Amino acid sequence: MIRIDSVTKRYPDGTVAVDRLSLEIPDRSITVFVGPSGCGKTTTLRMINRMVEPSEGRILLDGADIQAQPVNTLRRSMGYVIQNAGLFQHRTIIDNIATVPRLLGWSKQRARSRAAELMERVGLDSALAKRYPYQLSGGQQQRVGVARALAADPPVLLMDEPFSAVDPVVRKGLQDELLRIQGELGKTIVFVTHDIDEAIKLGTMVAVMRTGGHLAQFAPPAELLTDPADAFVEDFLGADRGIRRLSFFPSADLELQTAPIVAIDADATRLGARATADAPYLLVTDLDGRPLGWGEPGALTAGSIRPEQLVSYGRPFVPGKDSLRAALDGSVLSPTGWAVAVDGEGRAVGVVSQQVIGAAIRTAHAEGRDDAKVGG
Ligand SMILES: Nc1ncnc2c1ncn2[C@@H]1O[C@H](COP(=O)(O)OP(=O)(O)OP(=O)(O)O)[C@@H](O)[C@H]1O
Repeated sequence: MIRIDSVTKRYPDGTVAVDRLSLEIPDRSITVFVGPSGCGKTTTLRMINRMVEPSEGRILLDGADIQAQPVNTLRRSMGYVIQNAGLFQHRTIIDNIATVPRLLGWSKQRARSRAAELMERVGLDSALAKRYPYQLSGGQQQRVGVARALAADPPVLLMDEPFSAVDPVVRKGLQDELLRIQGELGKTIVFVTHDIDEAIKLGTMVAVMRTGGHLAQFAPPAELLTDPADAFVEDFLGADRGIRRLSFFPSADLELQTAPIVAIDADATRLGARATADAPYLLVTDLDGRPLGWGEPGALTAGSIRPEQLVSYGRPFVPGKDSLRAALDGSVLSPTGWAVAVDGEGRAVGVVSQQVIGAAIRTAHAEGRDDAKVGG
């Protein structure tokens, strides 16, 4: 665990970049520092590996003051990833990744075989090994940066806006990959970003900082969205706070109806009986059970069902995997107001109305408030 204990950084020109910051960064999880430009995020991160020395206060790693360790030993226990990856342009990808193991005295062969293993872990094709950084896309270069930081298997990973320079689609891929790697390797990751959505997606804990190097709030993302500490945090979280919070509630408990699901080869003359006042539409599936669209029983009664009689079913959700937000989104996108639930193979397993989703949201909010109280 990393403990930041009343740390202040005053640069020689008098700028106070970080002001009496205290917090504990839990082991084997992702802690995100987020805040507007110039609020002291990078300075905080760099104090953890002593690229910047605090003016006051202490930073403890597993209970020991980091000042007591030789800087090189400390940095070896901390991988460091920056925006634009910061790769060595004159070295191949494999040699970039092997840099730290080589510095540690590993043989060339062992360092390269470790590098090859890491390329696979971060999702880089082995065919890229012999290329130079300029021959890779921005997203690929970032993956190399992550692989390089992981090469010597440090327990801590410091990441400074690592995904800020890539487009939103690549960025989402990199974020998902980081979560997967974190799940597999259990590193202690300290991550700096100015993007609150990235912080909420990645963070186990999120430290919101404000200009002047002050800590505005330190909390798990769901708690930030529920209980912003003040107007600054609320404003920084931005719009749709309530909807975004639904991402933290599972959809597994939603009560699904199966009666309105019919296969396309069903006898259309008897479909009327399947619709109820409560569920006036029928979800028509193909012969494998995959949804095709909604139909009104009245419009489907003339012989067999034809696909052109159906309307879009929006975007389905997977109960247990997706959140209440996905279920609500599915119901909003569906012209009938009913969301379609599918299994991992995309087969319809049920449908659920907006009313039922609304009730689940109210219950989740009520329980969430109780949880927050129990948790202090
Ligand atoms: N070497 C330095 N000398 C003087 N002031 C500095 C120095 N480095 C940073 N600062 C100032 O300290 C404050 C915090 O900077 P820092 O880079 O930590 O912020 P940040 O939150 O990471 O910003 P950004 O998101 O823009 O990267 C800023 O006002 C910055 O101008």
